[in-house]
Amino acid sequence: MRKFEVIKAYLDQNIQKPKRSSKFSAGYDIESAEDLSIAPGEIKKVPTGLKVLMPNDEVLMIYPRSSLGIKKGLITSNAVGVVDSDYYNNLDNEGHLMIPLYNFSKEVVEIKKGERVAQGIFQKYFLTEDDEATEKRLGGFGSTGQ
Ligand SMILES: O=c1ccn([C@H]2C[C@H](O)[C@@H](COP(=O)(O)OP(=O)(O)OP(=O)(O)O)O2)c(=O)[nH]1
Repeated sequence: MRKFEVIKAYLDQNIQKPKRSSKFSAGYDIESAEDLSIAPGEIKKVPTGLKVLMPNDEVLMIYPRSSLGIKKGLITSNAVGVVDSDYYNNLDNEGHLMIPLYNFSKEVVEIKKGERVAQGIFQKYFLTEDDEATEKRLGGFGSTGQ
């Protein structure tokens, strides 16, 4: 099972599920769920209104779209986002996917609801032979406001 779902608070907000732009595109383009502006030098977490369900041996990597840095003067402030399968439905924020963007330009940059800001790529990951992790995730990145 692998799918994007709209989180409860955004169910009536006409959120579009991420789509790939062509048959062999690797990335699912992810849209902003809100209009917002980012001041020069500011970092803002862009809400997506989405959560992602995937098998436990997979991870969703979130990369910037190429146009973000070239046309808009924005980069993902964490470089690449790592979305763990146990982030889904966490008790803090339901697994809300957030895209942290940094405005490295000298002007205020506007993001419109529905604008594609990043792309998510599903991957498998591997464990070391002596791995003993058993903790349960409670929340994580994006769980505290903007
Ligand atoms: O761009 C991102 C990166 C992460 N996350 C969510 C999903 C991920 O599962 C969670 C925790 O991310 P990460 O493990 O990178 O953060 P951390 O700072 O290491 O916190 P933790 O101790 O919760 O692992 O935050 C996002 O929504 N967007």
